[in-house]
Amino acid sequence: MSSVLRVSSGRTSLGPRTATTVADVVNELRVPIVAAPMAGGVSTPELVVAVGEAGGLGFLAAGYLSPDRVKTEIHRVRSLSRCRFGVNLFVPGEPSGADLSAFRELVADQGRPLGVAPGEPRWDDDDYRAKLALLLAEPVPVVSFTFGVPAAQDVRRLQRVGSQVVVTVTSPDEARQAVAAGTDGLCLQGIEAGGHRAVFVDDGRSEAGGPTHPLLDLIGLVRAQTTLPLIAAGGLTDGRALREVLAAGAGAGQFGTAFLRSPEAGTKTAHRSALTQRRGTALTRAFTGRPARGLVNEMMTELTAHAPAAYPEIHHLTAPVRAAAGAAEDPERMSAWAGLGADETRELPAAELVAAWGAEIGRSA
Ligand SMILES: Cc1cc2nc3c(=O)[nH]c(=O)nc-3n(C[C@H](O)[C@H](O)[C@H](O)COP(=O)(O)O)c2cc1C
Repeated sequence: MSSVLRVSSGRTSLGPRTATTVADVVNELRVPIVAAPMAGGVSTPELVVAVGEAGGLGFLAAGYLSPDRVKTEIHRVRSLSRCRFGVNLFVPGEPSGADLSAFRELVADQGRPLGVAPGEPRWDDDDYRAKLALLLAEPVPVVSFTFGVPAAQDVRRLQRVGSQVVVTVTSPDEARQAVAAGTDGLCLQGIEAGGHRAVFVDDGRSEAGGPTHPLLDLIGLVRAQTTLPLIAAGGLTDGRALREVLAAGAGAGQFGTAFLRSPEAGTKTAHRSALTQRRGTALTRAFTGRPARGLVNEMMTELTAHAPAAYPEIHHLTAPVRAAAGAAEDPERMSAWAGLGADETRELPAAELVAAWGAEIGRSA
């Protein structure tokens, strides 16, 4: 790992373990394991703390949460532990301008058995500026960005208050843009990953939204162009997979799906049981208007071919249906995000998972 991630700030507000120099968070992990930010209530403060106390790095997922709720979650983490952690933000894109009237009818058909109507397909920026302002006022050790590259000025502001900035990328070109914006590290997301593809621009060309890279290829391509610390995400299920990404040049592996059945995760009951049903995964825009990998179900199968690139308009359009499905424990109409490692998930406390993967690579907390 490079020491480029080291940032001197002179601040002392990040807690006792950061002192006056903000240390290289990734280099100092006792086990090179990151718990992915997982929106929709999956990444609870309890999961973040369990992973952080076990020697890894947990992330809160600020996407879709109000700034007040993000603040509450940050305070909850701090009330439970002095461990380091990160917060993930969604970078807003542009309104799609897509005509969603025909797609709306298909969503209405999905809602009928659950007794709910589609939501309003509105565009919003997810309160991005307000969440950034919160993180400037209450700095956390790491801030990661998904769906785009933050403005260089915002990267500098976060660094000035002592945070390290990570940008999630899916291609060498996106990595170049993130480096140009001054990021301290990159999260590389391979096509294997569960949840949304982090593509900066969903050009609508293919289901996957443009060129797609398996994780190991992506690490090789990006490692050749930068010395920045790399966090590798996508399809990691165990210590063997972690060892492979470390050998390829990553400094840490980011696990998402593999934590979904941990008791500390906020994963819904129907999502947990669907993970045990060997449904397979696929990429779809059907639930949110952006390509994302999830467990195959009826709603995905019916809508995928009809869903245009329109995020977050489709997210808001399908939200009531997905919420009702979650409440009714109906696995056929929820966005049950999961990566290619879906069949390997284990119902174990997060600390045990981290310890097991760490032991497999000869690193223990
Ligand atoms: C349920 C779920 C929710 C996710 N939410 C987010 C998110 O809010 N922000 C983000 O950057 N990535 C999100 N991701 C993607 C993860 O950061 C990571 O790239 C992915 O989980 C890695 O692949 P894996 O799931 O195969 O381990 C999510 C993934 C899952 C499975």
